[in-house]
Amino acid sequence: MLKCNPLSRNFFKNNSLNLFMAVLGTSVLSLAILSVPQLFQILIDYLSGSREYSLRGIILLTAGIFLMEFFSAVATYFFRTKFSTRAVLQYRNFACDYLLKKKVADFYASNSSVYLSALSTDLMKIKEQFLDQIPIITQILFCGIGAMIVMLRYNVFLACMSCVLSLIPFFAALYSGKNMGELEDRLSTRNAEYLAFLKDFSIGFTIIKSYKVEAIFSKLHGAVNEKTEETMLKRERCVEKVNYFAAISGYITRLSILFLSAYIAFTRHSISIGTVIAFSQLIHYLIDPLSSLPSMLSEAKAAYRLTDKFWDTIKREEELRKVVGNKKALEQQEFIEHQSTTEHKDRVGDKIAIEEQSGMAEALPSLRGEILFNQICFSYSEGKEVLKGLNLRVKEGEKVVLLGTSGSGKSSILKILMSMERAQSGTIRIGGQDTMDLGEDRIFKEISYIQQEVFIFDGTIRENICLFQNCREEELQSVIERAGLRNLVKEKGLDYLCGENGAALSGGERQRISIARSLLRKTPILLADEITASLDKENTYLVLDTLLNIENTTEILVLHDLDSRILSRVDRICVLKNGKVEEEGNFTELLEKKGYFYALYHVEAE
Ligand SMILES: Nc1ncnc2c1ncn2[C@@H]1O[C@H](COP(=O)(O)OP(=O)(O)OP(=O)(O)O)[C@@H](O)[C@H]1O
Repeated sequence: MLKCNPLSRNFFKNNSLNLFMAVLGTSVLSLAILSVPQLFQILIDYLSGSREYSLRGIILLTAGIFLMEFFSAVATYFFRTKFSTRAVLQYRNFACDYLLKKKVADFYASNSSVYLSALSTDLMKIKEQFLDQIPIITQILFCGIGAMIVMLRYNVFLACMSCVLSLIPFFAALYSGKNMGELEDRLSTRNAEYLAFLKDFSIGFTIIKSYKVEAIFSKLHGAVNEKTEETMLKRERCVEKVNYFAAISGYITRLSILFLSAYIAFTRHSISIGTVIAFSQLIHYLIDPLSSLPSMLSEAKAAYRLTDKFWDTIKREEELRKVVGNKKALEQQEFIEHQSTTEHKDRVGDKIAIEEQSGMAEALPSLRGEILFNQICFSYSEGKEVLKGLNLRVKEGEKVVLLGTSGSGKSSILKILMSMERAQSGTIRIGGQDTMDLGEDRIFKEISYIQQEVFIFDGTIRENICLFQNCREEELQSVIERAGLRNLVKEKGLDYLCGENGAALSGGERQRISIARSLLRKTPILLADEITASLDKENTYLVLDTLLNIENTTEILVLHDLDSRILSRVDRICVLKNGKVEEEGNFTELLEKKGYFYALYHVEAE
């Protein structure tokens, strides 16, 4: 029995009528198909001199069968295609909405090619081998059962013999198709790997060309391609083997029945020549279901398993994350329990207050107040601590710059603040509220996070700034002005197509669009992680200048470029070393201190 998962339930939701009509159509079609051998028998017996039937009756019967076949075939085609296309549409919509609800870290726990392959190649296989096959399998079953009944009516002995002999192709198909499910699974994994390669290939094409590594990539492609094709070949061979066994055994059965019925007709005269012809036709409808059903069913089952596989993958990441999250939460709880009881009480009080407000996220006031990192310890893997008891306070409205050598943990701090990573111990509070209690949704709503890698959708400038939503014209013009996009918009217009990932824009323009996006959201907190890394000095200055001019916003900027024009304008500079803030102060203070910042600044200047 078919066990639906929440994904595959979408195949049948609001779609049962289409499926029912398609199955009804195929059932009527089976009746029409089964009438044909009987028509042959009547016609041949009439031509051999039997006066049981009239020519007028035969003509009327022929016309009736033809009409029945025509209308049921049209209905089947219409409803079958309607059923399968709606099923695919609903499945994809559900999967997309489900993925959109996932946490960022959960989404990226799988390679994106898993999603691509599940919703393209795998889904097409499910459509062809499962959804489209449901009415066909019903038709085959109907024809098989109907053929048996008609045969029994003609001659019980021959019908029983046909039934027994038809078991040969049935077992042959069953035996030869036993690996089908496993091969289908393996092929799906290979397809996902191939898609992952293609994704790297297309995104990294410029790098491949500029580093002249075409030959290596050609080799890598060859290897991945070969692996995929090898599995495909195994699957094809399995299908061929099933078909071959079915054909050979079916041929033996058909011949046996023909000889047997002809023998009975000529020696015992208990059946007519017309019946022999009818039997030779009807046996097809008995052999075909028995020989093709096992392979069709195993193919359909294997294809259906792909939905289970996809569902398990997207669920498993969440479950895993929950387990890891719970473990980390437990560790964190233990850590907190070591802290003073007063603080603990405050925390519980806060938690209850937040819980009381849960479900009212929309109505909550925006996150204001200072950001406080308290004793944050964090590592990606055991034994490699990135942050070692980091303390950092960013007051409301402050513009703070994080500096440090490569790998000192600057980006990690922002990721932990965004709840994209979870610290093993310590707390982060925004306006007194623990970010662990706030949840990812609220944090993403209140904090703009601009990263070095800007993603530009393949749409217009307007769509990319407003992210496909309607936004007020004055607001749009204001952010365009503040993000320094005036010249670009004046020259190209808001409906200018940016190209795939902004291929038709410069690096600075792409980055300004991402700033305009953030400005439009008017969040109280803005984080920027090395957003000017790919820009020249002048553009870097212009982009950062835009950020520093935003009022009423707390900003944490991770910078690489130590430009005094920017550093002298920010409220505070925090320099990281050994997983902690080594030094902090304004630009002049830190220079006068002649400490770690001074050394970094002069190394950069040289
Ligand atoms: N997803 C990850 N998995 C494992 N280790 C990671 C991951 N991301 C970063 N790291 C490691 O954690 C350390 C801190 O990385 P992080 O990106 O926070 O540093 P950073 O100061 O921002 O560096 P940079 O200036 O080079 O961007 C580095 O040693 C890095 O290799």
